[in-house]
Amino acid sequence: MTTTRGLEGIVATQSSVSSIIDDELTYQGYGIDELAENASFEEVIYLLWNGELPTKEELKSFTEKLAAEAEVPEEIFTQMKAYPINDVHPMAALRSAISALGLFDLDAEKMDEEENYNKAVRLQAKIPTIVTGFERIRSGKEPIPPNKDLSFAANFLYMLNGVTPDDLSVEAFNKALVLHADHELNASTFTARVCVATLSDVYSGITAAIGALKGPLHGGANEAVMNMLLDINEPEEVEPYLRKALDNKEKIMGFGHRVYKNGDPRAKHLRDMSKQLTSVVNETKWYDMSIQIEEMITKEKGLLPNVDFYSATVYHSLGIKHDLFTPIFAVSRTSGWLAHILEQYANNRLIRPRAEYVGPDKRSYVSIESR
Ligand SMILES: CC(=O)SCCNC(=O)CCNC(=O)[C@H](O)C(C)(C)COP(=O)(O)OP(=O)(O)OC[C@H]1O[C@@H](n2cnc3c(N)ncnc32)[C@H](O)[C@@H]1OP(=O)(O)O
Ligand SMILES: O=C([O-])CC(=O)C(=O)O
Repeated sequence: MTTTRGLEGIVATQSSVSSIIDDELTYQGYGIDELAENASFEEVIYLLWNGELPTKEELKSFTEKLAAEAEVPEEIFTQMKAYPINDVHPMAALRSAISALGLFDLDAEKMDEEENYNKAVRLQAKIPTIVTGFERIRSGKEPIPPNKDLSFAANFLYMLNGVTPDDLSVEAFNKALVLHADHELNASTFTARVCVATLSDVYSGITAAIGALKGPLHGGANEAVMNMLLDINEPEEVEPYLRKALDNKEKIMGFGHRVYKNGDPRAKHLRDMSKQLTSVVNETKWYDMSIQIEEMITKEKGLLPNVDFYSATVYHSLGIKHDLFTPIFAVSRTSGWLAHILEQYANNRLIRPRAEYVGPDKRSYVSIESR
């Protein structure tokens, strides 16, 4: 038996949800650049789950279904109020809340195709209400009920801030959601597939995936990027800060990727958005420092920014608290996780690889008196 550390390069399943071929990312065959420029997040969810872009009528009925399911049982917020709300990370709160949401879905254990699709709609519709509700509650405010007349992106910002967002913020947020929606067999998606391949339920799959996304080597990197920028704080500190980190063999958050070695195709969109939005809020310092960091890390390490690097300053410029960056990634990626979960159920086989044993040779039990 031979081991490939971190399963690098191992093809573990077939999938038609998204592809990364020659550094190009597609969702169901549509290039990410075209989707980022043109598609609403609702269209992308529909595409990922149904394999085709919706017609006008299909989109209308799908959007109405999502809007109709956006409210969450009051018990979810009652429980949240009992969390040690100011001490928990929002990703930990989200993980618990999604698990709890499964308790209030009386069809959670029903496993047929239609039931699972309906659960996907319910989960996707409710996750923004949970993330924004958590933020409201920890700020001492009441959650704001969803507004059915707003788009998915606009409604998220509305439930977060309590005011109807401006067009530029909605456009930027929608684009960020589209760019994060799916990404082949990344760690959290693989986690979701492993979980449901035991024929466990959809809520278990999404709860497991949230746990995997939380780590700083995966989705947690966007918050870590902002923390790094805040630590550095001044453009003249970029060089000494990075020099010290590299000398200490620390990872620079937001750089490198397991699959892309010539750059992440999503990063350029987020870089452009970061430039525009930091300028709108008069905080170009963060964008300028990000460019400095990119130049130095590329020169010194040959590493390029991934999706998490510029999304940090995009979300910061939208006035979003830094520890909500990863939950927002989860709001978007839930669409991809659900697409993979539905695909896994449709052609399931238990996922159970082997481990190469490197422990002690076989030996005999020694009684406790003789040890
Ligand atoms: C949405 C996402 O999940 S995108 C990824 C988000 N994560 C991050 O941004 C965290 C920082 N980046 C990393 O830790 C890595 O690049 C990962 C986790 C993304 C990919 O990891 P792997 O494919 O396992 O690469 P691995 O960690 O083995 O790195 C290979 C080499 O490049 C170096 N390297 C990789 N990324 C970085 C980085 N960000 N900063 C410094 N060095 C790095 C490693 O130290 C290693 O060097 P070595 O061979 O001298 O030991
Ligand atoms: O694919 C990966 O390994 C990580 C990533 O970029 C993502 O999940 O968007």
